Amino acid sequence: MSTVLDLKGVTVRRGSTTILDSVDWQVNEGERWVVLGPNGAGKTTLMQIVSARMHPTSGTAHILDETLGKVDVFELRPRIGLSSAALAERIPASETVRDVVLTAAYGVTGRWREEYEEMDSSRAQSLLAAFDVDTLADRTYGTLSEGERKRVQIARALMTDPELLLLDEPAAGLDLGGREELVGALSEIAQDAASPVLVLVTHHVEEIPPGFTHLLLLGHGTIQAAGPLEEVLTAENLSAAFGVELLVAHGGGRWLARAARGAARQARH
Ligand SMILES: Nc1ncnc2c1ncn2[C@@H]1O[C@H](COP(=O)(O)OP(=O)(O)OP(=O)(O)O)[C@@H](O)[C@H]1O
Repeated sequence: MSTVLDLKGVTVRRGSTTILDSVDWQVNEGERWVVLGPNGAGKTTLMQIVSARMHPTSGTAHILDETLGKVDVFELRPRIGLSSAALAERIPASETVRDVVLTAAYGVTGRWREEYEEMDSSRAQSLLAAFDVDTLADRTYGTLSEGERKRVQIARALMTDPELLLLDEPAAGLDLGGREELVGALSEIAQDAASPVLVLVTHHVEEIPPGFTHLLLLGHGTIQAAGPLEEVLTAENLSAAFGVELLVAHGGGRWLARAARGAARQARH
């Protein structure tokens, strides 16, 4: 099994703040990881490192058999699909949905005078269809609902046929229906053996799609626990990471978490 990500002692400091502290993390071919942790734990910073958009202050990051600091990041980045709030903000509201996906082939947002091949156009169209937004292809991005935008962003992240797909909080801001549709779509990707290695960042265990295999629990810049999902996603580990006593339930491939004290109060009534 080949290693897709291998982080050793990755530390990120800004001034006197240590954002990531000696993170060791290995991700192998075929795995589907969830990165879970509270606000400010360092999840987005970790995604910045593994998407080759930030260098660690110390430690080493091997990504797709390349080493950060020794590789031309402009050659490495197209091999990594990234969907994040920061990238989404750069998509022009006036861009057509089709072009939002198509322009990823050149790593740009906003179509100018690039020439696209028929193969690119048909790939963009089939990705839009895979996320059930192909009927919106001629609409402008600014007119889409938040749920539709999220699905277009993920289609865009897949446009370059990446070897690694990073999804930073894809369900943030979605209503219940939108979240469930997205979880369903991500579950299909996770269960498709042809999909790239996946890393999904979230705050909520309810957003973990069936088919994800591993979990990294991050708290205050350090790894609290990492490994196979069912071994790591325990009430004890989750309570330690979020600093609140939590109960965890698992059924039908999905996860639930709630405060232990609230549950105890309910049980008394
Ligand atoms: N350039 C910076 N200078 C100083 N502190 C920073 C910088 N960038 C991030 N931080 C801090 O590092 C911590 C981790 O930030 P990060 O965005 O990685 O966390 P996160 O787990 O993604 O949080 P959230 O779940 O709220 O999105 C936060 O406390 C943040 O304020």
